[in-house]
Amino acid sequence: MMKQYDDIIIGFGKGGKTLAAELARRGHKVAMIERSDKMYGGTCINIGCIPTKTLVHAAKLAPHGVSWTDQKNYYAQAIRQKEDVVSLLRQKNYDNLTHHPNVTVYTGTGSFTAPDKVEVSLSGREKESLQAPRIFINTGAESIIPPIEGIKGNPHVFTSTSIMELKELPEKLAVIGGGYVGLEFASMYASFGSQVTVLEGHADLIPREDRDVADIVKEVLEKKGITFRMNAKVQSIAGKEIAVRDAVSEEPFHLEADAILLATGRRPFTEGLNLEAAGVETDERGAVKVNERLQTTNPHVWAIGDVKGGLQFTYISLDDYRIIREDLFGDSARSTADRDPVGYSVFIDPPLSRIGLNEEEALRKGLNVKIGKLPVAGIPRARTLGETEGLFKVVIDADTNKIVGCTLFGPESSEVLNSVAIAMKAGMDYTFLRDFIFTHPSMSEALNDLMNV
Ligand SMILES: Cc1cc2nc3c(=O)[nH]c(=O)nc-3n(C[C@H](O)[C@H](O)[C@H](O)COP(=O)(O)OP(=O)(O)OC[C@H]3O[C@@H](n4cnc5c(N)ncnc54)[C@H](O)[C@@H]3O)c2cc1C
Ligand SMILES: NC(=O)c1ccc[n+]([C@@H]2O[C@H](COP(=O)([O-])OP(=O)(O)OC[C@H]3O[C@@H](n4cnc5c(N)ncnc54)[C@H](O)[C@@H]3O)[C@@H](O)[C@H]2O)c1
Repeated sequence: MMKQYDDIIIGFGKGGKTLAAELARRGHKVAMIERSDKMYGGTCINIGCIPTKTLVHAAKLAPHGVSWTDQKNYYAQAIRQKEDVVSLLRQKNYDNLTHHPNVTVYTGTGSFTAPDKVEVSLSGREKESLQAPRIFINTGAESIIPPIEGIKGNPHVFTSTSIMELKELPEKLAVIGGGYVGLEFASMYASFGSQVTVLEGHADLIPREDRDVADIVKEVLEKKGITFRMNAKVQSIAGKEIAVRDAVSEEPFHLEADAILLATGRRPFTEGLNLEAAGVETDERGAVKVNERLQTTNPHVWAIGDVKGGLQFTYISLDDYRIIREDLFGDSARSTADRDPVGYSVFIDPPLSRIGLNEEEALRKGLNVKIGKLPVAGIPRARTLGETEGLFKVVIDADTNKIVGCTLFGPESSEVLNSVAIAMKAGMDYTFLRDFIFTHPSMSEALNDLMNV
């Protein structure tokens, strides 16, 4: 029998679960469909931000100069702690929705059968048919598995999800891909005590950043013991052996690793959704096509988060929820068009955080720029923390006095960046931060000096 709802949400991601609670609070009858009982709360809680940042923190505190057995024991304990944090949050996320009388959580895979109908395949052969005038797709993204021979069935090859289940610290770790996931895991495992090699296919590390910043990041990570092989084209993997070719010199080389992490990107996940039945189109990258208010090509179906392509961050999924909330219940003033600039942090040690344009991008745009640079070693708080590596850099439009971009590589940069973001969003001149009264000693107070250009 067809079950009627006001709203169906497919996927328990950040935006979807927040929207479910909001709709339920407003008296809507909501169905939330999640395909896995290990994924209530979505990627961030279970296999993304929260477990990685729990491990990044534990890695920072890892003992050094101790035996390999002690390092392994410490790592195993960190994995257990991570599991505790994740299961607590997963349960909390589940309870938050199931405790609401207006929400029904279905644990099964959702698939469209018509523009307003979704079938849920529950465990076993059971199915439920649901119908609603509004449907929201929040199915996230999946790891891209590169077409390299020897990956399938190889117990030494991992994705970011499966490596966090690995209970034994790998002595040697090879990371294929030097993006967000690659660098965060490389930095974390190096801190736990693994010997890490990053194999990056591109000629430059973090190509989106200014070269002066990228060079310092590379130098700091190399000091941690990480080896970088750029232009690295992995040819095949056999057990622990990786056959690589240098794309420039054409030289082949081999590498042995106890664990091999695939960190070659994530793409929108729409498998099994049967989008055609709903008239929902995808683009050439497989992302669900949306307009500025996140409506798909079917105006009664919306897409939220990673599944719609673009920036893959939890806070983007959350902001997608705000756009939809305002569209359904507010003045529809919010849209994806007024979102920029959006900041980000890569949680290496120390973290790398950035918002807006970098120097190279600003120059390419023909802006007349003033550049402020501050070595982290010159910041009193960095001294008290004993973490003096890194560089802060700001790009100011000399004609308007506005901050057009800021890159912070140093301790607590993921926090400090938010102050810069607020100043930028509020349209303040750079002098606002130059003359702002910050607490002392704090990393934020370095913005006084950074902006003193
Ligand atoms: C290792 C890692 C670290 C990260 N670290 C950060 C970070 O520090 N900060 C940050 O902001 N972002 C980080 N991200 C990115 C962030 O996790 C994602 O951008 C965010 O979680 C995406 O959320 P979402 O709302 O799109 O959906 P998701 O949270 O991905 O939820 C989608 C859900 O849909 C379910 N689903 C899929 N198909 C179906 C179906 N047909 N039927 C039913 N259910 C289905 C999935 O099981 C999943 O639970 C990280 C990602 C990874 C992989
Ligand atoms: N701190 C955070 O906010 C955070 C942390 C982790 C992940 N994420 C999100 O997850 C997404 C996915 O991260 P990711 O690091 O997997 O993707 P990414 O796109 O950031 O990086 C992938 C890297 O792999 C390289 N690559 C691709 N194919 C390769 C191959 N065959 N051999 C060698 N190198 C290859 C690319 O050149 C690129 O540098 C990110 O876009 C990000 O939004 C965010």
